[in-house]
Amino acid sequence: MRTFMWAPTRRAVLAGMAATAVVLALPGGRALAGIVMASASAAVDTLLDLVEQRMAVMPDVARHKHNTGGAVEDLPREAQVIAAVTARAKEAGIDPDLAAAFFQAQIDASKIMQNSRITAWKAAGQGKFADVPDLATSIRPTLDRLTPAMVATLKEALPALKTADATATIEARIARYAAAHPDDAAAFRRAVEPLRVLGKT
Ligand SMILES: C=C(O[C@@H]1C=C(C(=O)O)C=C[C@H]1O)C(=O)O
Repeated sequence: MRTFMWAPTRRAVLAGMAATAVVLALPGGRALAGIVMASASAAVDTLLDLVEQRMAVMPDVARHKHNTGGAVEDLPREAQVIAAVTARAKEAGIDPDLAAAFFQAQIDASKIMQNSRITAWKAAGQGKFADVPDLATSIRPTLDRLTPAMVATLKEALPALKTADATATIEARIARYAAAHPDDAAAFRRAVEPLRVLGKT
């Protein structure tokens, strides 16, 4: 998994080289369409990286709630997250319902990850964890920093997401994630489902 950066990443440089190759290979208007699609398919990979990055925060959320006995589900917070996403999507000019559905899937994935951990810890009589970051002042701000990047990348990825190639890319990533994180495979599948079906519509 890569850490997301706005500065040109190795992936962006490679995407630029791929786009250049497409320009050289194709005449006129098809060249431009090729550039757009090459950068959109790089954005699909970046978006999947961001989904993994958001999910990687969830073990700390679970540890915090295990320590405090707080409920996994916090509906007012979920409403705040979805409201922020919807506002960003409108600003970016993409379908707010699609962006909201994508984020609802992130939230569902988060709850799957938290519930499975907390259930196992309770069964094992796990005590309190040391050195867990605070939910309100540390973890949620981290999640909130990922949100605008995810909406912007969703916008960039949309032309590619509507193709069968992207569906194959997403299915390959599901398999890769499941191999690396078998206990969280169902959560990842849930997180990417709204993206996976776009290529099939
Ligand atoms: C991650 C949390 O747990 C749940 C998942 C949320 C999310 O993925 O944004 C938001 C609220 C909770 O229902 C949290 O409480 O912050």
